[in-house]
Amino acid sequence: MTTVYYHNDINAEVLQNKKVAVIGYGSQGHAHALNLKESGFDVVVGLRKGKSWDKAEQDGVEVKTVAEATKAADVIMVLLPDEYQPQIFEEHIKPNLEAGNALAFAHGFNVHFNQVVPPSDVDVFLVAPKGPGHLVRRTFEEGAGVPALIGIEQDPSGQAKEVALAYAKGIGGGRAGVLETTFQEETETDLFGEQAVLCGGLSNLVKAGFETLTEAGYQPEVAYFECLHELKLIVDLMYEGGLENMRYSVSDTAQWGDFVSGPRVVNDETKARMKEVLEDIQTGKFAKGWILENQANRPEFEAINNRESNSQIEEVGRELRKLMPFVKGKSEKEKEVVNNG
Ligand SMILES: NC(=O)C1=CN([C@@H]2O[C@H](COP(=O)(O)OP(=O)(O)OC[C@H]3O[C@@H](n4cnc5c(N)ncnc54)[C@H](OP(=O)(O)O)[C@@H]3O)[C@@H](O)[C@H]2O)C=CC1
Ligand SMILES: CC[C@](O)(C(C)=O)C(=O)O
Ligand SMILES: [Mg+2]
Ligand SMILES: [Mg+2]
Repeated sequence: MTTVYYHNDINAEVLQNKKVAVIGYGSQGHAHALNLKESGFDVVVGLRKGKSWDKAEQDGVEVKTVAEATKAADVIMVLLPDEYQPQIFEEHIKPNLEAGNALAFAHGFNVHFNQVVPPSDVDVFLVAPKGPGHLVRRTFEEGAGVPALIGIEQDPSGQAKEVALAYAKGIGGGRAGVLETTFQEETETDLFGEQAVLCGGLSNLVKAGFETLTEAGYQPEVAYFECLHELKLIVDLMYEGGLENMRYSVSDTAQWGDFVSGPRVVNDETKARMKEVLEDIQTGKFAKGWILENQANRPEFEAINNRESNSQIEEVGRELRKLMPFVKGKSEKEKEVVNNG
């Protein structure tokens, strides 16, 4: 079995006398900056003037421009959207890096696909939490953490791994486990996971189930509860004890249905499509398409996003959640709308 580093295995002293710049204050950025600060590290956030700048200041974090924060820091963690990183790196980060600095990422996309090419005299490492940023923050506040991967791309100082582990500990990763990987493995598995299973696979499975029921004449509200709302309750059981814990808790009728009907829906054909998805990631075809989509100002991204927001399952869900006080107000999107007026 691979080595898993936990909180008490990691000596974080190497970061004690260093300044960490967290560039970006979005989903991951706010979580890294606040968790590191509360773990006792010296943090500055790098931003442009605007929404995130105001939020970071309200949260009591030191904020500077990207260039100034880079210049002031020893470790620079880039938590900008992947698609904007190459340009901001060239214009504001690279000119302010010094030999001996460490440049860090939470996802290997730009380094692995050569969109960001760091100078050879800086350390380059990855601390990639295996979970959404808002949960990196929420679990930390609850005294827990989200597992994280570390990976080393360049190590002129000879200290990159020690610093990466200390950083991972600082954001709470050590409470759940830190594993070593490479930029290639993190990039390819992360893209595959989000496309085939966690985001793309799951949202399409949910929609297909909802549509199958509503097209057969069942009430949309019943279909929503069955195919979307209850998913969290089932996934919680898997999270806590694997598939066997979920199967222990559901009825034997559900478990038999899982065994005999599950493979009728997700089967060798699905796996063949998954292999195609993986191949497009490995060959760089997916990355090329995403880079071109951004260069064209994201026409397809915006069109699909609008269509999805207005779909029946989303409209039904919005109405139903209003009647569930324990769900209402939990969504990170809703909180952002409330906080920004
Ligand atoms: N989302 C997640 O949970 C995960 C993300 N990652 C990785 O983490 C990285 C960050 O992703 P994520 O947290 O989702 O990003 P977000 O989109 O949530 O955050 C973007 C942040 O970047 C700032 N920003 C955007 N453009 C500029 C600019 N030109 N100059 C200065 N600041 C700018 C935004 O500020 P403003 O308000 O001014 O726009 C905002 O604070 C990516 O590499 C991603 O792959 C890895 C694991 C999970
Ligand atoms: C699953 C999506 C993710 O990879 C993540 C939260 O880990 C992302 O890029 O946001
Ligand atoms: Mg991920
Ligand atoms: Mg990802």
